[in-house]
Amino acid sequence: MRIEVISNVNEARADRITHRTAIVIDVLRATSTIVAALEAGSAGILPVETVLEARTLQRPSDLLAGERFCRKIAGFDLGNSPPDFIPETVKNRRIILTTTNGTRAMQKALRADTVLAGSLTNGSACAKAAIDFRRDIVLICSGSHDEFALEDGLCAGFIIDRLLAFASTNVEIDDFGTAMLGYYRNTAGRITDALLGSTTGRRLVKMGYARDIDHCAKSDCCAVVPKLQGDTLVLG
Ligand SMILES: O=C(O)[C@H](CS(=O)(=O)O)OP(=O)(O)O
Ligand SMILES: [Mg+2]
Repeated sequence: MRIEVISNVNEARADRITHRTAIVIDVLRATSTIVAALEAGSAGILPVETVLEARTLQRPSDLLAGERFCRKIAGFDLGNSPPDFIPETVKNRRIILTTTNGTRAMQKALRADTVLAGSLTNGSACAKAAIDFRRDIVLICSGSHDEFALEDGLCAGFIIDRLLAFASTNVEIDDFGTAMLGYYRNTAGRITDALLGSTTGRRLVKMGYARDIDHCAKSDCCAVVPKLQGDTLVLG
């Protein structure tokens, strides 16, 4: 099995994705939000790129969620803060989600055989599920504004660490993946500090979202694995 890591959405060429199991990673905050929403009982998450698409596709029972410049979009029900996705609000509701980076990365991943959403909060469960598809695996770090984001690389390293633990076949890792694995292993135990020190983390704290960082840093706090079925992420 080969494991490759794409450093940001801009690098997500089709030939690096087809015939593989793709794990889309956006620790701050889209994939952490998607995991939280499904754990809270959402019926599914439809990731879309634009605010207009979200509004156009909305059915009466749907919730609209997402951010621009980190803030909730005007008129939407929810922003992109994982702790806000609680059963009282989202249970049995489909959510249409649009965010700056994560939902774009999800669109790029559509060419993969299988698409999963990975975060620190579900890393081990996601690795276990990915292995079961018996394909090469590509980890797509969403990054931020077309550049690499440290928090996504850290999560890629974490998931590779778990893939190595669970795999029963030989595993080959590309150079960027090997670097991220080393970064994760040097950082284990100081995950929250790593997120707080990242560019996105600093931006989110400045804008008042420190509690989101605490949530997103909780490694393996849940076993939910979002999987794309058609155009919607559901429980895998
Ligand atoms: O809402 C977020 O955390 C980010 C916004 S930004 O990168 O800080 O502009 O969006 P995401 O798509 O979750 O990376
Ligand atoms: Mg992000």
